[in-house]
Amino acid sequence: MAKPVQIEVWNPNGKYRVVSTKSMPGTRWINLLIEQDCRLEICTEKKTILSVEDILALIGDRCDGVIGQLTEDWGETLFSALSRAGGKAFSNMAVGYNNVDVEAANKYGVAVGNTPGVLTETTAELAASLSLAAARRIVEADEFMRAGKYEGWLPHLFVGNLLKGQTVGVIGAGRIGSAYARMMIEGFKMNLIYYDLYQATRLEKFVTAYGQFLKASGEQPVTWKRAASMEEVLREADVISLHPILDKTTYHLVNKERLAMMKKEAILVNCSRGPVVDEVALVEHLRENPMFRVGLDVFEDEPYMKPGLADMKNAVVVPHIASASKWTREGMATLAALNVLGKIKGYPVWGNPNSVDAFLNENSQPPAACPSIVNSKTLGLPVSKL
Ligand SMILES: NC(=O)C1=CN([C@@H]2O[C@H](COP(=O)(O)OP(=O)(O)OC[C@H]3O[C@@H](n4cnc5c(N)ncnc54)[C@H](O)[C@@H]3O)[C@@H](O)[C@H]2O)C=CC1
Ligand SMILES: O=C(O)C(=O)CO
Repeated sequence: MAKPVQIEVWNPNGKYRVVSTKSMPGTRWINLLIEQDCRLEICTEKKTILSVEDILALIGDRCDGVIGQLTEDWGETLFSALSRAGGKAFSNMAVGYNNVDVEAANKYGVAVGNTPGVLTETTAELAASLSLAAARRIVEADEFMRAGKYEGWLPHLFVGNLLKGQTVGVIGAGRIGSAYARMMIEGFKMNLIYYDLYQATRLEKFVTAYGQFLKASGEQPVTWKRAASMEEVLREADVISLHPILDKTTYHLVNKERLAMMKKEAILVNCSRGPVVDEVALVEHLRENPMFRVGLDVFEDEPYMKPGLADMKNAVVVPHIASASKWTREGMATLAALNVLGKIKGYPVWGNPNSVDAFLNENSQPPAACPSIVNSKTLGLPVSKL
């Protein structure tokens, strides 16, 4: 028997029962749901990560849809319970959905939503911040200052890497990887090498045009190269940022052998998912190569770090905050709520999940569509003609 969990209720007499496993930023998402006849129950339990049992208790006997979090294990148990409770909609408040067993959702006919686009720039900015923090040793220098160790300017004090003219490597040049690449190329005049299963045509065009602009101004043009293998990126780049999805093809993509291929003074940034990097091998590599640096937003055993990582001066670590800007987090909440609402209302699926701005405009009603449903084809859901 599942234990009861604490909730806060909005619009108690609403026709449709929607559960959010967490409180989320902003109020627009709440208003959009209650204006459309939803009774909204927000879990207010203090614990950070809810267990499957907690979520079963939240779903209860009747539930039309759930907004959940990337820390939760959405598999067979939860989708079968949601289906038994009459639910047909679930949305992660995240673009990544490696915590969701989409096949299980398909089996029970549950639509799975995610929140692409609204976090692209925010996440890329954090990857750029980690790249700079690692290159210029900002965290080490900050700790040094606060410890009262600064006695005056010195020629060798916290010497780091100049990015201008170096090569930035991107593995997974999708929405976020491409946005990060543009920031590093335009901001620091870096050359690009990338690896993806697909050609990043728009990114290539951007670098070509920017290179021509620099050349016309009498400056060294930037260049791009699509690598034939990931290893090529690892060997050639000075700063490498990881932005693929996490699936079985990207698990431990960066392992002991591949770390050994990287330049001794390279910088590795991970704002994708922790298991993309073999963190035990990474700690060993950091220990043996003090000039190699990393910037990590995500960890293999989140929220924990592998033993030894916290002691590494050449690692900058932050707690999975890459999408944490106010605009983005409020937008993620809106998209997740609209995915669930849209499915409950029988709306079609938005035609282009890469372009969700229409849902984020606070001054107008959102389109009558689900912004992004990852299993829409399998479930045969209609596509919006708007
Ligand atoms: N740290 C954080 O807070 C955040 C993390 N993320 C993570 O970033 C990921 C990417 O997000 P988006 O850029 O929006 O997704 P996207 O789908 O636009 O980009 C992912 C790219 O990875 C490529 N890819 C897939 N398998 C690959 C492989 N084996 N080798 C090389 N490339 C491969 C895809 O072709 C695609 O271009 C999400 O799935 C999520 O896990 C996203 C947002 C915030
Ligand atoms: O959206 C995601 O995938 C995240 O990791 C949180 O922003």
